[in-house]
Amino acid sequence: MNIAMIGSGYVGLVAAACLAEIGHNVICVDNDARKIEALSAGSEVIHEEFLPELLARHRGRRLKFTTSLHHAVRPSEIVFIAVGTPPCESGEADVSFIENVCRDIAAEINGHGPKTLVVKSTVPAGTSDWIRSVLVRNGVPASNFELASNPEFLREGSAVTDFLYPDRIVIGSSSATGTELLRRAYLPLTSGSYHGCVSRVPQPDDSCSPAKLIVTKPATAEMIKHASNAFLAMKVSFINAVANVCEAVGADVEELVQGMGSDRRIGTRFLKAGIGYGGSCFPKDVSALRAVAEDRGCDFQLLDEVMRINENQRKAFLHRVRDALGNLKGKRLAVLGLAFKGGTDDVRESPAIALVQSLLHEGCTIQAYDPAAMERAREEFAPNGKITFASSAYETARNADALLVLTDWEEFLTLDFARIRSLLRQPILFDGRNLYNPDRMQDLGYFYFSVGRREIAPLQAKAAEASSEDAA
Ligand SMILES: NC(=O)c1ccc[n+]([C@@H]2O[C@H](COP(=O)([O-])OP(=O)(O)OC[C@H]3O[C@@H](n4cnc5c(N)ncnc54)[C@H](O)[C@@H]3O)[C@@H](O)[C@H]2O)c1
Ligand SMILES: O=c1ccn([C@@H]2O[C@H](COP(=O)(O)OP(=O)(O)O[C@H]3O[C@H](CO)[C@@H](O)[C@H](O)[C@H]3O)[C@@H](O)[C@H]2O)c(=O)[nH]1
Repeated sequence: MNIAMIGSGYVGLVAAACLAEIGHNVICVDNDARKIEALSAGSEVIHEEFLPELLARHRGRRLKFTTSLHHAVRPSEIVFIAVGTPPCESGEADVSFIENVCRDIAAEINGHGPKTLVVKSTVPAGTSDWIRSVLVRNGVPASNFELASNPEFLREGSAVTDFLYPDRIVIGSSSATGTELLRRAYLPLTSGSYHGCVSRVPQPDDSCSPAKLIVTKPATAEMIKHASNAFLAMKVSFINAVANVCEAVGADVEELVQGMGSDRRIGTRFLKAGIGYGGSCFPKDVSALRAVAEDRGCDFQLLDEVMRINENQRKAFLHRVRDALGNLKGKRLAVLGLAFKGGTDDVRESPAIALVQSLLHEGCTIQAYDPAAMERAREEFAPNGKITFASSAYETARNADALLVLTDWEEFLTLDFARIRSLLRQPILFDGRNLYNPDRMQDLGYFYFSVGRREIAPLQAKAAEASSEDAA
């Protein structure tokens, strides 16, 4: 099939590369000429596992890049829209990028055969109907196009495998033709016949069965996306609130999750306590759903609480650092991780960036390292010499008063913490992602602070404390 993908960001680019991988001819459009130039030249524009391999395999063959909507839309049967829907100040989703695209598409579709427009961007319920009216207002007869909603559920960091091996594919459409076209487009994934160069990464509780196809009304499809993200964000806030109680009563949140998650109705996934959720999706989608509910007069204060807990989680971590170090002014801190999660270079709404901003504000100097996000992170900070970027995790630790781990990068799991201890001025480790085993950190001589678990002091420090208590 011939497909156009409008918007070549984290979603559009991954979706386009994967659609090419399952056999379609895809033309990717973006109005950012530098991005298109870089993509055409084979440069990496985002950090995402398996994406370079797919791009190298299909670029110039089944996958092409252009800034011209005209060239992409005219030969395509399906036109996906994957532009951003950032939050407005009110919390509502800003759908103006979609409106602009629809106006541009309107100029292209009359007289060039039937087109199916598919909204992949995350949008509030009711947006499909509004898009239809935008197109009609811009001179496209309703009989000239089909419209469908096809929300995307990929996660950054595992976007390619999430796309190729999804749990479900949701199609929201009121037209049989549009539904049938999308059903055919996704057939390799729903039939399990895709056996390309990217293999499935097994997950706990994974049935390994092909993607389930869910066909429904557009408004339901749009709600499925918002409700899924809000539910996942709620799980994260729930476990963070539980973690705080664990600390207060001397329980261990990691062991609790094993106990609680062994109930198959609950499961252990998305119950990792830490410094709160971030990224370009959860924060904006929770507030967008909240705004939809409020607009329709529906009580959904639960979502306010999800957001409040998330905000407080970050503040609580900052308090912990302040309490343990006594005073932050003039402290030199090493920070590992700036991306909003491991596996990506994306720093949008990153809790790590927000924490670093607060620490700088309190008068710390920061030495930071992230395996992929330093270039994007640099743009978030005014160049004032208070933050520097190191070339490795070990370089970050040199002469620092404490080390803070703020992103769950896999490579942070295997660092040599004996070496890091020898580089730090003081062996103090704040683990904002519960990556390490407290007993191991105690053996290595660290003062170790994590989330929802006991605080650890090195064995020698404990022994000294006990003997001074005995002497008293
Ligand atoms: N990032 C994710 O993990 C993820 C996952 C699922 C769904 N989503 C949703 O997908 C949508 C896109 O998210 P993203 O993270 O890919 O955003 P992004 O900002 O990375 O990419 C959007 C792209 O659209 C381009 N664009 C904007 N206006 C355009 C126009 N008129 N013509 C052509 N290109 C245009 C931008 O230049 C940009 O490259 C959002 O609605 C988001 O909520 C994102
Ligand atoms: O147990 C957990 C799981 C996640 N997080 C945090 O939650 C945020 C979001 O993580 P994740 O969901 O893995 O990444 P995203 O790429 O933002 O993906 C979410 O948002 C996308 C955009 O809508 C959806 O497509 C995905 O299904 C949805 O998981 C990150 O800051 C994580 O660190 C936790 O703190 N604890």
